[in-house]
Amino acid sequence: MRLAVVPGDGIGPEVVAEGLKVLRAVAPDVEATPYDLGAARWHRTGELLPDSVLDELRQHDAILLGAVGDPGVPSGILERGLLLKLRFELDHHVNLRPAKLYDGVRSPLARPGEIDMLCVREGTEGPYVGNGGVLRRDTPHEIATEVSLNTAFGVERVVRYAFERAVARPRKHLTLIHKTNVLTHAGSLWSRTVEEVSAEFPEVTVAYQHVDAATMFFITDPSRYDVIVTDNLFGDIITDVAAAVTGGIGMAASGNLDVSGTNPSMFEPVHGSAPDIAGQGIADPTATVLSVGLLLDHLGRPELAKKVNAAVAFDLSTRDPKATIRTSEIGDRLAALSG
Ligand SMILES: NC(=O)C1=CN([C@@H]2O[C@H](COP(=O)(O)OP(=O)(O)OC[C@H]3O[C@@H](n4cnc5c(N)ncnc54)[C@H](O)[C@@H]3O)[C@@H](O)[C@H]2O)C=CC1
Ligand SMILES: CC(C)CC(=O)C(=O)O
Ligand SMILES: [Mg+2]
Repeated sequence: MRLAVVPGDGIGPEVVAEGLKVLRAVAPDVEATPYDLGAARWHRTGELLPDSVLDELRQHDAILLGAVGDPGVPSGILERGLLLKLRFELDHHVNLRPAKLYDGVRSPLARPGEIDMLCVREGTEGPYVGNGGVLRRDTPHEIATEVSLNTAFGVERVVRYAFERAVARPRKHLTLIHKTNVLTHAGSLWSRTVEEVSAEFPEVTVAYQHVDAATMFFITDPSRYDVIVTDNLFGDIITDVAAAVTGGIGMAASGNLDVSGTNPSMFEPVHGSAPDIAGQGIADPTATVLSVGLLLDHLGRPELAKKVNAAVAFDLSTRDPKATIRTSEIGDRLAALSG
């Protein structure tokens, strides 16, 4: 397995080191090539993601990424110029984000077993495409736009993927989350697409919720969700809420998938570079390890993914919730349990 590794910034390198530890324990054949991308390279050279590096990344089976973002770099430079560029250039149109409450993990309201959802977030469109601009900058009459792009092609492929995932799960239930009562143009495209594709999946029951109500139900009644399909911005926001009710952002995994298989898919924790705790060795690497599980599943090695997920489930069921997290200790434990 040829793996490109982009540790990135802040806690990224800390959690990626543990993810690799676990990956090597279950898949000794992994050939990992590190790529120095992120704040340090930008400071040194002004580069974010040179074309030559992008070409090299394309030659791998998958990418494991930590996080990007640094307080010493203006906001958006790394996020847009590196992370979103990777997702867009590699056509990562499905951003897959499971959220499950494991035994032994404390949630503000729910009990273990009550939350097991899979968020299918669109990854290459919506308000993240950079379609906008600024007029009359730095005047009292400044105007800033950030236009959401939604194409029939892009919406259809992510909705179809969500139905395929839903039909393969026991509950076979899909919820579209949007804001169709206000964002009527994009909302209509999403609603019509869900309705059209649903005809091919008669076993799947379909629900709809406005995103504001959905954030409330994530807290008060998360068990109602099975598979969720939503746009890029709503998916970004609701998956942080889902993380909070399933034990915290340090446990939330994700995969950025090019479902067609043309480009390598990229796996990363949902969280960012967490500058407030970087360098202290206290970041929870569980999200990265679970992302390694998604990576193995995606590369057709489900038996190895099961080992990783079982190790995490066991570790979480036996963790002392009051003990301070030590990043490398958790990685050591998960590697030993997986191998
Ligand atoms: N995929 C990516 O690379 C992402 C990058 N970012 C970037 O990261 C930087 C920080 O963003 P924030 O909004 O603060 O989000 P964040 O996810 O980095 O941190 C939010 C809070 O969660 C905590 N946290 C995050 N990961 C944790 C872990 N593994 N273990 C324990 N605690 C953890 C942090 O300490 C912080 O208090 C920004 O530059 C942002 O743009 C944010 C989200 C995703
Ligand atoms: C920094 C953003 C571009 C990414 C993000 O917050 C996410 O994908 O969850
Ligand atoms: Mg986010």
